[in-house]
Amino acid sequence: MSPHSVIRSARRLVVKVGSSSLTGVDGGIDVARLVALSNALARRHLDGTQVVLVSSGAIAAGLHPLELASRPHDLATQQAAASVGQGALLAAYTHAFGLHHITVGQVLLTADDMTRRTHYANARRTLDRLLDLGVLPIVNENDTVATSEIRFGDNDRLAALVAHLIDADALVLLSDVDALYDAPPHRPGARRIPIVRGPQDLAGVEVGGSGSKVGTGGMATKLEAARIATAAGVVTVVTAADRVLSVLAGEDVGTVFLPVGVRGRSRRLWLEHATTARGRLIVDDGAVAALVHRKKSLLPAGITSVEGTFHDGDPVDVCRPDGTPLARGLVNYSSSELPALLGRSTRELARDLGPEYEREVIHRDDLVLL
Ligand SMILES: Nc1ncnc2c1ncn2[C@@H]1O[C@H](COP(=O)(O)OP(=O)(O)O)[C@@H](O)[C@H]1O
Ligand SMILES: N[C@@H](CCC(=O)OP(=O)(O)O)C(=O)O
Repeated sequence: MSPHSVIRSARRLVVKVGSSSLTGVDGGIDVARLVALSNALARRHLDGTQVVLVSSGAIAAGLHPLELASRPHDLATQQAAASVGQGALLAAYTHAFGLHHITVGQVLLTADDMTRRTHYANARRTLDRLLDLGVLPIVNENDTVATSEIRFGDNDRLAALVAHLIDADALVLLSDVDALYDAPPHRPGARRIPIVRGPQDLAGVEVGGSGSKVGTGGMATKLEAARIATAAGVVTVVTAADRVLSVLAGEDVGTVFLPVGVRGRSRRLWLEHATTARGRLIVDDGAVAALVHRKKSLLPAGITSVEGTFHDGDPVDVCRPDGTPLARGLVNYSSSELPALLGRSTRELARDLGPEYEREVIHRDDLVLL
């Protein structure tokens, strides 16, 4: 099967559209482009494919009602614009898909939803249920509540994580550029890269930032998204929004990234890619060996120092004695509790402080080696 035909035959598909493909010259939402995209996705949905749309554009849609000339730089104004714009965006999609008698559902996610076990399971259940009910979910980052530390900021990575979360067959990233080029596309002589089989095909490729006033990540975040999705076994295509019909038909457009990993719904991939560590635990050589070679959980006895401020359940990096990160995991203690426990055995801690102190600092199931 050709890599593009995977898109044609996919039964579960995540399609992400960037702000730059939904906005007109004035920076506001271009309804004609939104409707054209919705028509293409509606056709596919009505053919029986489960489609999830990850749509940017909330901030762009909020510019005009708030009389802002361009995308604001400060987080509070971005959040205010997203608050106004997300409603308008969903209203436009509800209308556009409604013309095809398709019901849409809004799903707003934060980075925390990608890491905490209960949130992750909850997000997955909701998306599965929406799809079972024949709804077309429309996902965006929950911009109005995300703080700068826990923000995704771009929807490319979010789309890759959603593709992994729902075990999609393919991920399509729609932008204002028709493919990945070996240099920023406005550069004379820049050439389209039709297929990426692995990291070796990206050697020497030069990526720049966003070419539009409203987009955020440029090509770099799309490559990162492709890396996450393909590591989870999901075929990924980058192309322009106006090629959506061609890409869904399996035509050779854009850049296709072949899977390098196996399919599966492992939460650990999320841990690695979706989280920002809130602190660092420096461990001794014995703990390094236990984590790397014996696949053990991290216990207080092997930790030599604690850095940062974090709560029970937060992501932290586990670092070697020289400070280089070794693993990322969800910690079972806060940064105020941990220092008193360092270097002590769990048996001793349970005896002196109570049975709840027998728990590991990071359980193996909540740990991924970097
Ligand atoms: N090597 C490259 N190949 C293709 N596009 C590139 C490259 N380097 C930078 N870009 C820019 O990335 C832009 C797409 O990113 P962005 O504006 O963030 O889109 P979106 O809003 O769709 O996420 C393109 O318009 C292009 O100018
Ligand atoms: N959540 C933001 C998306 C951020 C953004 O601009 O992303 P993108 O256009 O995909 O680079 C919004 O809806 O405005």
